[in-house]
Amino acid sequence: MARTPIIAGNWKMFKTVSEAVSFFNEVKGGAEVDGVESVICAPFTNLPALVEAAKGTKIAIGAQNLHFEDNGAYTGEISGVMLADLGVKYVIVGHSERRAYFGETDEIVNKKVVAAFKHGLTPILCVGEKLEEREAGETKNVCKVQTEGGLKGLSAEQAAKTVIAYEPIWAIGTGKSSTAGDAEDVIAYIREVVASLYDQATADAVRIQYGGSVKPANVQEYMGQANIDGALVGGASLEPASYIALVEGAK
Ligand SMILES: O=C[C@H](O)COP(=O)(O)O
Repeated sequence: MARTPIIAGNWKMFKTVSEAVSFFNEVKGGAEVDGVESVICAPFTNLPALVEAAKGTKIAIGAQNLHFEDNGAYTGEISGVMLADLGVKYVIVGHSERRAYFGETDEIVNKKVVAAFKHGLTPILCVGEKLEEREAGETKNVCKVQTEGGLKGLSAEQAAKTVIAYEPIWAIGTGKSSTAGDAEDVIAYIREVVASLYDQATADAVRIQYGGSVKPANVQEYMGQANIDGALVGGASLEPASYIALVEGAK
């Protein structure tokens, strides 16, 4: 089944509003490639300006997190209601940095995935193993537990719409990317996990990205793999020319 490739830039905690808008103006046009979905996941403060700038373009805007409640006494948090109201389309959920630094468990991640769907946002659900887990031969098991945990309670239709990002933690921001073959092996396995939770049609529909030191020079290698449907990119998504090259490389 043909799945539309999806490149998502995760800016993490980078860029002021003026930097974000000037980036957007530089990538507009270039990062709009037929047959490739292009998503920029920016800090909350940039979202209103980016949603406005993205009107009439093929670039979607995403957030990097959301709270699972719609509203309440949660100082400093942002909910799915608020993101949907802005016109945000995607939201990254369960990034390894959120799991490591902000204590997000599979249960919390699952609540966030459910909240995203409740408000019409598409979650980009991140899974991936730590270096010690890889060395202990636990990679697939970790990904299975995180995938099952993240998708818990979703309908097959919701699961099919979820974007899963496989990001081995040891490859994030380190320049040490997984080989395309290793990434393909784990991603094919994650697809099998989805098939066993739902059915083959759902597994064939779900898009699974690779993330971890993806750059213009290696994106095509990943995209050449049968099960890899795109990339979640940190560092290399911050420069306009590099972001355009990533989207072009996903054709
Ligand atoms: O969300 C993106 C990943 O954490 C990858 O980051 P990176 O491309 O800087 O390695």
